[in-house]
Amino acid sequence: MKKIAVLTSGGDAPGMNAAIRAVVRKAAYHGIEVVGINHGYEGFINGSIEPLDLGSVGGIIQRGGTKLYSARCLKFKEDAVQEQGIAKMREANVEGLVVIGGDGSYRGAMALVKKGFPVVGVPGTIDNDVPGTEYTIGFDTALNTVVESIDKIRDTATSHENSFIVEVMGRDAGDIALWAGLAAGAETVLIPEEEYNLDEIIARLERGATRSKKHSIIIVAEGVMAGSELAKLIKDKAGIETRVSVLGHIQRGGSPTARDRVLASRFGAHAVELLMEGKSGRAVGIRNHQLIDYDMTEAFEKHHESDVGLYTLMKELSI
Ligand SMILES: Nc1ncnc2c1ncn2[C@@H]1O[C@H](COP(=O)(O)OP(=O)(O)OP(=O)(O)O)[C@@H](O)[C@H]1O
Ligand SMILES: O=P(O)(O)OC[C@H]1O[C@](O)(CO)[C@@H](O)[C@@H]1O
Ligand SMILES: [Mg+2]
Repeated sequence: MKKIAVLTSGGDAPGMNAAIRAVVRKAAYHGIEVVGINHGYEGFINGSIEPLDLGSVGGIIQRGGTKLYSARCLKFKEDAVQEQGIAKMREANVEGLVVIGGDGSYRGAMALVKKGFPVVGVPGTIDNDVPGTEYTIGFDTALNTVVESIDKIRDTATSHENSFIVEVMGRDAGDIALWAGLAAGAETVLIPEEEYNLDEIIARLERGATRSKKHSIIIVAEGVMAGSELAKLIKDKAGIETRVSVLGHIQRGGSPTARDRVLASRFGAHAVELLMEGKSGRAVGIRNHQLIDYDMTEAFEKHHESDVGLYTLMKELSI
């Protein structure tokens, strides 16, 4: 393989730049040329590429977002559009592709693989919802942003003796909510993977108040419901007022943590190795601290599972 391409797709995630850098530097180390595709699959279709040399990925390892821009390109689901993109890449002598993104991006990647174009996937999403890998690039940074924010919210909650509902991202997965709940000592966490019980949430709030703990933090994953909806349910049933804080897109930004930078560097380099070995339709991941690769189809056909043990622990520690 003489020339490969790299793109970032779906929601951006801190550490994507570190992964791009690793792809470029690992390939250069082996004498392979790399081009960057701008705006995810949009750029793939239009042949919007730029050469990436050693220098062009200097000074980006610490930067959030993605140097290559990202996009949600709905028309990429169409066969003809995918074929148009493959033709553009072949015109530019691109022989393989590294896709950095989430489960949706992998669906697009697999469509290319089925049409004979070699692709390897690198999991990049704050949601940590890609089946087959224990961690995705960006999750650790987003988690730390959430924990820092909740620590700040707790200061004002304590001072005013308020109860807060904090709505966090994660799409259909509860990992951000669950890990943040444990790390920030939240009183209650609602995640899509576990049934919630409104009476229990209210009982916890009331129990706290009777033992003179007048503030409380409830974290709700966006996949369960909006924070404002939960506040209304609590108010309507028990007459208890809560403040709602929606953390929103700050969760996607910021300089990646060291852990995300290391993970991204390992993933990016491994993806290049796989392409060099002639592999395609593989996704890189990490399990039990070991770098792995597996059939990319698993990453969108299987269901992401949250850590049940962590959920139980969170409940035990927040009594
Ligand atoms: N079934 C599909 N076929 C072809 N392409 C797809 C398909 N599903 C998604 N894609 C492509 O992948 C892009 C990104 O998908 P999606 O918006 O689900 O984000 P993601 O990669 O899962 O990342 P995140 O969830 O972190 O935002 C889509 O905009 C589209 O271009
Ligand atoms: O910025 P957008 O396109 O509204 O996407 C928001 C979604 O993207 C993510 O930030 C990443 O997948 C989700 O947590 C969230 O649901
Ligand atoms: Mg996704």
